[in-house]
Amino acid sequence: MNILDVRGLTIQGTDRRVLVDDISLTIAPGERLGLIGESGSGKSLTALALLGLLPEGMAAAGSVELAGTQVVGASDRQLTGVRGRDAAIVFQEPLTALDPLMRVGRQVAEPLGTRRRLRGSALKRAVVAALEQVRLPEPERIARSFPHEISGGQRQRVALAMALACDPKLLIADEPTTALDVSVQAEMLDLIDTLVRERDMAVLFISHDLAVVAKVTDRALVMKDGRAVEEGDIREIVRAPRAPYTKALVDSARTLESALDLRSPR
Ligand SMILES: Nc1ncnc2c1ncn2[C@@H]1O[C@H](COP(=O)(O)OP(=O)(O)OP(=O)(O)O)[C@@H](O)[C@H]1O
Repeated sequence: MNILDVRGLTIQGTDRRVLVDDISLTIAPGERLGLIGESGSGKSLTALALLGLLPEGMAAAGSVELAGTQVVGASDRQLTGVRGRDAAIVFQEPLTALDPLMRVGRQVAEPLGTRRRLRGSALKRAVVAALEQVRLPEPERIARSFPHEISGGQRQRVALAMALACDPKLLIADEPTTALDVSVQAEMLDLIDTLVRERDMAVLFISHDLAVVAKVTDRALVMKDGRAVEEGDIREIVRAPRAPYTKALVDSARTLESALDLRSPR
């Protein structure tokens, strides 16, 4: 059975404008799917709809089956059961997931305490282990810090630790490296790649950057103006894009790459 089975997902904004139009996709256990498209193409709304997290007033229609639960039209109680356990999300901006007024350790402890029913020193050890897992140095110090006292890259690692805390079957990563300094982007990408591989976790990886998607996924769906324009094996897409929009994406990634190649000898 697929972890995720999306059929005809359509999302309307508060003004009834169709923002995501008839998207279908599936993700099998352990599979990695990339969602590529320019800003405003509907990638983030698609991701939010998978967990029933659309902004107030927006409406989803169609079918989103996540580990057997129908998310479209689900009650809050059903959604609470699905979030974290079946799928967890990492956002572009780590502060979205973090409470600025709460120490990092308490925030990581929350999902661990609820899902794994840990308390006291066992919970403390689990928090430190979760922070170590995302390769954070000095996990005890980080646990005692407030989000603003650590770097952006460290905050994104904390957000990843929280997302992985309940061992979800699917990790949704929405532009997880875009807000980070270029110097830490590659490290974050490697970390996600390693952690999901170790856990055999399925991934929906969202990015406007074809090179990033090609690094971490097997298959990709290309979106433009809320619609799917192409889907297939990521290597095939890069080698022989079919849709004109995908071709333009591949060409611009190549131009950038050759510009960088020209620079590298210096
Ligand atoms: N909260 C909102 N209220 C109204 N319109 C929204 C809201 N969020 C997104 N939209 C609109 O929905 C469309 C799709 O947005 P979405 O954020 O899903 O795109 P995206 O591909 O993820 O782009 P980005 O990479 O910039 O986040 C856009 O036209 C956007 O303006």
